[in-house]
Amino acid sequence: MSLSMGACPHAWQQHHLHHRGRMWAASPAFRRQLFLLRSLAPTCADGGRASSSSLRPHLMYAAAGPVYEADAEAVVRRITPPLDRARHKGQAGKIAIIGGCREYTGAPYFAAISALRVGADLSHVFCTKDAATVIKSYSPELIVHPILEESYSVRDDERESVSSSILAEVIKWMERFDCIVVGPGLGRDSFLMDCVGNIMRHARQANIPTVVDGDGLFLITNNIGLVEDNSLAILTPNVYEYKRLVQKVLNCEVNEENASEQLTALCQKIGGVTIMRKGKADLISDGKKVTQVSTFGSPRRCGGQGDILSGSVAVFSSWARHFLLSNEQPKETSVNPMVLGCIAGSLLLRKAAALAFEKNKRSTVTTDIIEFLGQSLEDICPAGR
Ligand SMILES: NC(=O)C1=CN([C@@H]2O[C@H](COP(=O)(O)OP(=O)(O)OC[C@H]3O[C@@H](n4cnc5c(N)ncnc54)[C@H](OP(=O)(O)O)[C@@H]3O)[C@@H](O)[C@H]2O)[C@@H](O)CC1
Ligand SMILES: Nc1ncnc2c1ncn2[C@@H]1O[C@H](COP(=O)(O)OP(=O)(O)OP(=O)(O)O)[C@@H](O)[C@H]1O
Ligand SMILES: [Mg+2]
Repeated sequence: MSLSMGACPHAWQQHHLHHRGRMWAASPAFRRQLFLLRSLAPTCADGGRASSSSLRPHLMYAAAGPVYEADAEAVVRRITPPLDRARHKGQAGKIAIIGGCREYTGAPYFAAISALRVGADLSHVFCTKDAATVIKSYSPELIVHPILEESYSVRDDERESVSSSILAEVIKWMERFDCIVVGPGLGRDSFLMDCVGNIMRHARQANIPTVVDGDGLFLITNNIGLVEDNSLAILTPNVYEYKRLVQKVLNCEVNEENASEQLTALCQKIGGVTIMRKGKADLISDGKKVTQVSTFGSPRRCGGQGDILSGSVAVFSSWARHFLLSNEQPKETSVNPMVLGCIAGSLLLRKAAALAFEKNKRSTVTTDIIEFLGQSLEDICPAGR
């Protein structure tokens, strides 16, 4: 299902938005709630929790540029579609993960199952043949396409034809997706990277929003043209991935004291993309302003939490896009659905991580966090509302 501007293809949009959205769009609270941001005073950059001197470096960098704390719960409430009996399968979202190779099968699984647990109807994984059986065995819920190939399995003289048939296979499905996530557990094989670059180019031509994470960020850091000027691209770098992006695009080192200006400059230099810089607080920008989500999650830093985030952001940004396309926005507001998706994904992951840690303490792993995605969303936005 692809989106056409002005069309309202979803039953949930019609019910939800026509009954509530129109009044809402006209109300003075619209700007307050859709901007959903409040300016942070330098002394409360972490939501007022910082009192110890060990937190001062964070306060300093937040103080160096304007950073807005998102009213993330309000964002989640607004963009999450109500459950409606009139809806049919697919209307709450169809997501695809491009990732999964010999080494990494967990990452694409975490991203794909998180998309389902947040509320998408269908979640696909496009991975290598080696990874496919393993990923299928984790969950019968996922639709797994064993189509990608790594260099070791392709002869030199076959490369062109294999590359074309991989692209043709993905193209068959592409138009149906509301969002794709490129990179969780993709690996860095050169042939695979070339094929995925072609898939990204096609997604862009088809106007499919694209979250770029993990090894997808390795790919685009070396081929920045793949996301340049693409307002439907979201990059979700962790600390190392961000460092590599800054070095490559801005030709300098990460500067913590100037974090918000540097993030803004990075978005502007790439042009139009939304970046969520993950860390103690998630900093989100589309080059216009910088928003943060600093709700405390968990002190456990087990691998895979970024994968939950990328799958969740894919769903929320699709929901935000549908929501905004179906609402008349006052001219003076320009809300970026990609930014709203990042804000919502960040909050949900952090809330789920907090609940999982409360239960499992030091033994908390990513699977435990995924189990709490549902409760976290229910706490903010009850299914029966
Ligand atoms: N269960 C699974 O299947 C999972 C699979 N995953 C998948 O793995 C793939 C790679 O993702 P990634 O996040 O591990 O890769 P990347 O950011 O390169 O860091 C790798 C390590 O290198 C190091 N390091 C790197 N740069 C550094 C620097 N400048 N300065 C210092 N150290 C630096 C650092 O380790 P350290 O040196 O601290 O031991 C860092 O931890 C990707 O496809 C992803 O999706 C994950 O999602 C997790 C769950
Ligand atoms: N120091 C921290 N304190 C609190 N939360 C953090 C911290 N570092 C990261 N996070 C949160 O954990 C989530 C995942 O970020 P992380 O940096 O672990 O991603 P990642 O390295 O890509 O993960 P993955 O292992 O899935 O690849 C983000 O929501 C981020 O905000
Ligand atoms: Mg990652």
